[in-house]
Amino acid sequence: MITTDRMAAVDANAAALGVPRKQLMESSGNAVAREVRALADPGASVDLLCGRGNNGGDAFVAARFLSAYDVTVRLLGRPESIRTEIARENWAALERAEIPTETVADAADLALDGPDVIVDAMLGSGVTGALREPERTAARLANESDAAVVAVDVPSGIDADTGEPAGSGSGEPTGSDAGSAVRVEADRVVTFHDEKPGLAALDAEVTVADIGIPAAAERFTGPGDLLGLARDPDSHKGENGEVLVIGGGPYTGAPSLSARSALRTGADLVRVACPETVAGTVQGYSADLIVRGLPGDRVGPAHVDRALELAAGNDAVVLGPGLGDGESASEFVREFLSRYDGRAVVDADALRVVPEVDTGAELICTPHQGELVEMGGETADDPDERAALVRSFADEIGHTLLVKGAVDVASDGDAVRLNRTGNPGMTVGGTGDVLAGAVGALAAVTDPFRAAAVGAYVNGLAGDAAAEEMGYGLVATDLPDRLPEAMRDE
Ligand SMILES: NC(=O)C1=CN([C@@H]2O[C@H](COP(=O)(O)OP(=O)(O)OC[C@H]3O[C@@H](n4cnc5c(N)ncnc54)[C@H](O)[C@@H]3O)[C@@H](O)[C@H]2O)[C@H](O)CC1
Ligand SMILES: [K+]
Repeated sequence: MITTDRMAAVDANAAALGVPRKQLMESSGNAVAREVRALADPGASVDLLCGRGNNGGDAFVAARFLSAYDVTVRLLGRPESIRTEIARENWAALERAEIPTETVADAADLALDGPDVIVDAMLGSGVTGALREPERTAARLANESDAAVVAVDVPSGIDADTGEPAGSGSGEPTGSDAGSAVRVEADRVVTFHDEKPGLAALDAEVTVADIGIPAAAERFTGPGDLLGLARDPDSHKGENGEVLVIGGGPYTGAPSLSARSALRTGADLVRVACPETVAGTVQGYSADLIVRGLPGDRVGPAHVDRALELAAGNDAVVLGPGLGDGESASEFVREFLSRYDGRAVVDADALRVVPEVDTGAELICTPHQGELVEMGGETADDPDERAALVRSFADEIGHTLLVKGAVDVASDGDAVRLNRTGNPGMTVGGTGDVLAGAVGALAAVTDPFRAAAVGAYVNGLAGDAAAEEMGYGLVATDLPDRLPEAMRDE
């Protein structure tokens, strides 16, 4: 089962692995043609109703695989309105191959001459809102015809994630008479790569076609995992996340690295709660940080109320960098987590307490393999075995785990995602603090599992960029300023 958002990410990851979208379109179109051949004998008439996006593009390809049939490709719009290069190229190939095509500018011009099969390739995952003209009239004509209707990817007008008519639920009028949202009632659906959540509810026969997307496109993080995280152009200060780092004491660099990394990953405001004896040093690292001193030279149980008060004003907490492993720090972590119910990244010395604390918080624990074992988890050399062990331990503790290594493993106890970015130069001290800050900024704007996977991905990219310039002599402070480039999703 895959959602449309995740499908778009996997599609982009496939392209990054070297399987371009045009190749996927070719496979999709071929799968649609196979379905038509299973439905109708050679010589049957096939009308392909095509939209201006890649859903239509799939049918332009399918028409090429149906040379034994009497096909007519009907584009609902002008050829120059075809949205993507790969669809335009496939349309041009039809015209050069003299495969019968027709362009329909106005719904009134659309007349189906009783085809045996209709291929519904008007809209797929790109539908937004209730069907507009000419798709609306075309859908009605398809539903009124006696033809067998084969929908490409998802029946036009249906939201693939919900199975509901697109646009319903948004409160907008869905049809001339209320509630009569127009959508294609397909006999068959050929969907790509994996089942879509909304298709099971339809009374159509669904075929899931493998279109050659490698499993690695889902298993490993890639550029597609960044899609949709880009900043909303008209957002205001604070809407892109506010993060509180709780750390420092024996160390001052760690909380500063985490805080700077959170800012560079996109957080609008980052505060650092640290012992007041080191507050000046932490503030000295960067004017961009808002430092809140806690009395004394170590974070301890006496600071829990203040820390909870500060945490309440933030979207995510990063707990642990530079706290030290003293008893007072452990007492603080135990007490804080037992009362905190927000979202927190737990790293370094704070990790060992997690399995013994009953917390209402959503945690993202970022141990390396040694810390994982200290927490009670297990590790293995074989990547698949290691992934399975991380997944079951995440399920056992009820939190998201990001286990760092040459290949990082992220899991929320259900899904697992591996990250291959990064390099051995990143074994230098402090890169874990940078990672914790990046995950904290992401946890402020997306779900914990995605924050963990994407955090590992961009931290590794930043480390690779640093190694590009300075080899394995890179240091942790080289990473934060390379995170913005790593976060760009184009
Ligand atoms: N993701 C993959 O791995 C693959 C996907 N393929 C196919 O691509 C479509 C999605 O294509 P996309 O271009 O994103 O959008 P659509 O073609 O579905 O539709 C966009 C198109 O439709 C117009 N439009 C949007 N909403 C409406 C509406 N309510 N009424 C009328 N018109 C509407 C919009 O203006 C655009 O022109 C996916 O479903 C697959 O079929 C790949 O080819 C295979 C791999
Ligand atoms: K469709």
